[in-house]
Amino acid sequence: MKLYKMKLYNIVFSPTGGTQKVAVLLTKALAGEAAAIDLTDSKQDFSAIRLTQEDVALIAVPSYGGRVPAVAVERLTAMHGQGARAVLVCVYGNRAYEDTLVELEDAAQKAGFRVIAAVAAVAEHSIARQFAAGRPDAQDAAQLAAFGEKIQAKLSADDLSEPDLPGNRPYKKAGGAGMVPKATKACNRCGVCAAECPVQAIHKEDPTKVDEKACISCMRCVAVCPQGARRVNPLLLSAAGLMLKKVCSERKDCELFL
Ligand SMILES: Cc1cc2nc3c(=O)[nH]c(=O)nc-3n(C[C@H](O)[C@H](O)[C@H](O)COP(=O)(O)O)c2cc1C
Repeated sequence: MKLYKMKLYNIVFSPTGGTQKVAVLLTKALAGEAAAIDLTDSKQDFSAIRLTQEDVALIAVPSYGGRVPAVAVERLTAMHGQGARAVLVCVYGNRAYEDTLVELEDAAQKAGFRVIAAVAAVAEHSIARQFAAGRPDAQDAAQLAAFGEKIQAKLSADDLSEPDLPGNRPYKKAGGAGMVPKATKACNRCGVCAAECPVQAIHKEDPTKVDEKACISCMRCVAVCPQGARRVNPLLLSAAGLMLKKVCSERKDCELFL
C-alpha cells in the first residue's frame, strides 16, 4: 500500500459551481489530503504545477457542446502530471457529453497523468437552468459516494488499468454557444465579473464592455454578479430552452468507467 504518501489534487474547471459540487461529492470517498487547483483562474501559471507518481488527481470539467472547454485543455496540458494517477470527471447538463471524456483523457495523458477511472455526472444546465435543476441531488450523491469507494479500492490495489471511455476521435466539431451575457442597468461596475471571468473577456474598468470573440458563454459572470446585473438576451435564452427541451428532460444517471 502506497496510500500513506498519496496527495489528492482536485483540478477543477467550474465556472458556475456544478462541476465543483460533483468533484466534492466524489472526493469524500477518496482518502488523502486534498489540494485545490482552479482551472478557471486566468492569473495562475499552470506550467509551474508538478505532481508526483504517488499523487492522485481528480480532473473535473463541464461538457460544452460535447467537448472539453478549450481553455481547460490549454491549462491542463500546461501542467506536469509526472505519472500521477488521474480520475476524470465530466459534468453535463443532462443533454449529452459526447466526446468530452475521450478529449479529457487525451489532454490528461498529454500532461503526463495515468488515467485509471472516469465518471460522467449531471449538474444543473448552466445556460438553460430549468434543465437538471437541483442536480447533483441525493440520488447522485449516493451514486457518487459508491463510485468513490470503487475508485478508492482500485487505487489501493495499485491497479493501473486504463478504463474504456465512450466518445469518438476525431472529436465532434467545437461550436461556441454564442450566448454572451451583457450588463443590465443595475450594473454598478464593481468589477467582480471582470476579475472572475476565466478568459478575461470583460473590461476591468468598464464591465459593460465584453470581448464577444473571447467570451466562452460559461455564465460565470451571471453567477458571480452581486447585483444580479448580468444576463443573456432573454429571447435567445428561451429559444435555447425550446431546442433543448426534448433532449434534456429525461433524467440521466451518473456513470462510472473503471
Ligand atoms: C457553453 C456551454 C455549453 C454546454 N454544452 C452542453 C452540452 O453539450 N451538453 C450538456 O448536457 N450540457 C451542456 N452544458 C451544460 C453544462 O455542461 C453543465 O451545466 C455543467 O454543470 C456546467 O458546469 P459548471 O456549473 O461547473 O459551470 C453547456 C453549458 C455551457 C455554458
